[in-house]
Amino acid sequence: MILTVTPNPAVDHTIRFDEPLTTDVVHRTDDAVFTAGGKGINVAKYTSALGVDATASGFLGGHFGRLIQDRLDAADVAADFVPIDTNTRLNTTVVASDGEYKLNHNGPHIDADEVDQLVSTVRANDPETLHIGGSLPPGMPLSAIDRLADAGDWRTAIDTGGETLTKLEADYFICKPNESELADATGRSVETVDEAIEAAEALREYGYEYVLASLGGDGAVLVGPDGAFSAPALDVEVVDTVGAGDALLSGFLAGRGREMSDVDSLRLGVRTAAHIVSVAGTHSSDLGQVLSSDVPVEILAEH
Ligand SMILES: Nc1ncnc2c1ncn2[C@@H]1O[C@H](COP(=O)(O)OP(=O)(O)OP(=O)(O)O)[C@@H](O)[C@H]1O
Ligand SMILES: O=P(O)(O)OC[C@@]1(O)O[C@H](CO)[C@@H](O)[C@@H]1O
Repeated sequence: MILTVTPNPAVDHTIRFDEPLTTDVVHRTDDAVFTAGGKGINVAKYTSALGVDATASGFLGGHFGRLIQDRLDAADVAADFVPIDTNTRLNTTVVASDGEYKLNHNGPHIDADEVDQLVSTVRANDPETLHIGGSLPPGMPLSAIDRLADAGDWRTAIDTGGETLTKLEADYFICKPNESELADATGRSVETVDEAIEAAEALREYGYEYVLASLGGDGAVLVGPDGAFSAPALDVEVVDTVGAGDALLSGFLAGRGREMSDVDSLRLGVRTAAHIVSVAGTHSSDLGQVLSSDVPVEILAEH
């Protein structure tokens, strides 16, 4: 079972305009979706849709917290959240003709007692794989991530931002930086696939068995005990990229959970990400179809 922890969940508001954004103008559109989000929640939605037993956890509160819980219930995604008194955040992605604008709120304050409750919730679920994803809400220290990773006998996947990846102290199964997070974490230039592989190899030294780096439209690289592999992205029509990195990691985790090889798990990750960038927001209702997809994903063994 995969338990995902989202310390800072969000309702994702994804709103689209056909024109570029300008100041002092009221832009209007009919095209807006609200989805249950935050990186761990996305991973629970996606891995469930890929046939893996998954439960979402973290902190939820207020109206937006209820909306997230309702959406997870409707999608049949198991959930075990620590309730908080303050309101879960709303994040907005504006997709306009001049690009994507990502506007994220810092989220509600979390106190030490709530962190203790989260550790107990994770222990009670006793997953095979723990996934911890997204930003830390104000008040939650980075050491809480190591505490969650070390609280039991599970392997931990982490996606908590570039600057945190070299500061964590526990041993981790996998981390999933994107290009800029990989550059931030290692202080290296990450402009090419070769540079991404070198940086991912350097990051592995900090205690990650695998580094799965997402490179946007340039695909992904996986560096692990059996070497380095790269996969180009699939050529799909991109609606928006909200949750694309979560989809890549979910496909990889679901593949490993289904006892696939590393490269086939990477292929499933790339197919899952291609599906998610081609739908609005993080809708996962049709995601199961990628399990039977025969769209080829070319994998290059790099070393
Ligand atoms: N333009 C694109 N075309 C096809 N696939 C894409 C495109 N952009 C992203 N992807 C797929 O999604 C994966 C993750 O993308 P990206 O590196 O943008 O993640 P991210 O920055 O973590 O995204 P987010 O934070 O929005 O979840 C890529 O490895 C790729 O497989
Ligand atoms: O502010 P954070 O926690 O870093 O990122 C949160 C977030 O932008 O990431 C997900 C996409 O990966 C969205 O569902 C969500 O709104």
